[in-house]
Amino acid sequence: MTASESQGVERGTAYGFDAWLVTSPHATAAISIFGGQVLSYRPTGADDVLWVSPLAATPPTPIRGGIPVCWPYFGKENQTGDVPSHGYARTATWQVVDSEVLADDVTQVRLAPLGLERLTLRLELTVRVGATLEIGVRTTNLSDEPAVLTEALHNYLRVSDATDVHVEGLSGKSYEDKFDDLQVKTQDGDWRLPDDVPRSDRLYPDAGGTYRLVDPGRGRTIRVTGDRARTAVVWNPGADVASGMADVGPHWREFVCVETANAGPDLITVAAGATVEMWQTIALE
Ligand SMILES: O=P(O)(O)OC[C@H]1O[C@@H](O)[C@H](O)[C@@H](O)[C@@H]1O
Repeated sequence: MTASESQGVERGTAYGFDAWLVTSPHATAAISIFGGQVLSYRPTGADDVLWVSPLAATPPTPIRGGIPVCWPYFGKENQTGDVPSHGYARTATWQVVDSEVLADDVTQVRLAPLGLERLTLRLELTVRVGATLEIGVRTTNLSDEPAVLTEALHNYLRVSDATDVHVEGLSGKSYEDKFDDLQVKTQDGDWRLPDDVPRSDRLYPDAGGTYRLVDPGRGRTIRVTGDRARTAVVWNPGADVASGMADVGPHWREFVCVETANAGPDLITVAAGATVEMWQTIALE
């Protein structure tokens, strides 16, 4: 970065990880150099909206928390062979392309992963830190063939207790229940963790795009809005699954993921030479 480009961005650490620290008059944020994921977003006067596990492992294990970028595939969708879960972006080292201060004192940082030149898809991330947090995932297909893409912004939203919150905006939507052999079910009312077995791995195709995570314990609501993101995924592993995850363990109650994605049946076909974008906006209400 040149001096003028680095306005509002400096190197530091966040949750123990090397990061770019981003400031604006409205909020601070941190973006991890490993994974390029936003680790922290704090509107002025508020607690962090994002959660990073106190048990998060160190690189090359993906960081459990913040907003990992799942790209160029979600989970292991449409892949063959032994590929890493959620793609290559979240374990890449990233660089800042440029940064600038936009209107309304929003600080914008553009980033790209290093070492993924073997792919014919190119990825660029835009992070805008202001009264809201906006993240854009921009994919360009450099090949002369169409490419199929799945992707997600896999936010870990900090909550008082995952068993006490609910998510509005999904009622009546169909979902694939990944904890129940991908059975297709219908969301009956707001999303809540089930009482009997409190865990959720639900993929909602063709979802509405705006979701409200209502947290009475913290007295706050986190609004998540997807743009050009047809899918929603609501994930919390619950106690039993988390007990087998070294980087979650007893901390499973501290977050809920309300991911905006293009995944499951919502595949994106990127024409040869074309560019597509997906955005997520996070706001405190
Ligand atoms: O452990 P990972 O690879 O970070 O994935 C966490 C979860 O991410 C969610 O998005 C998936 O729907 C889950 O199936 C998965 O378990």
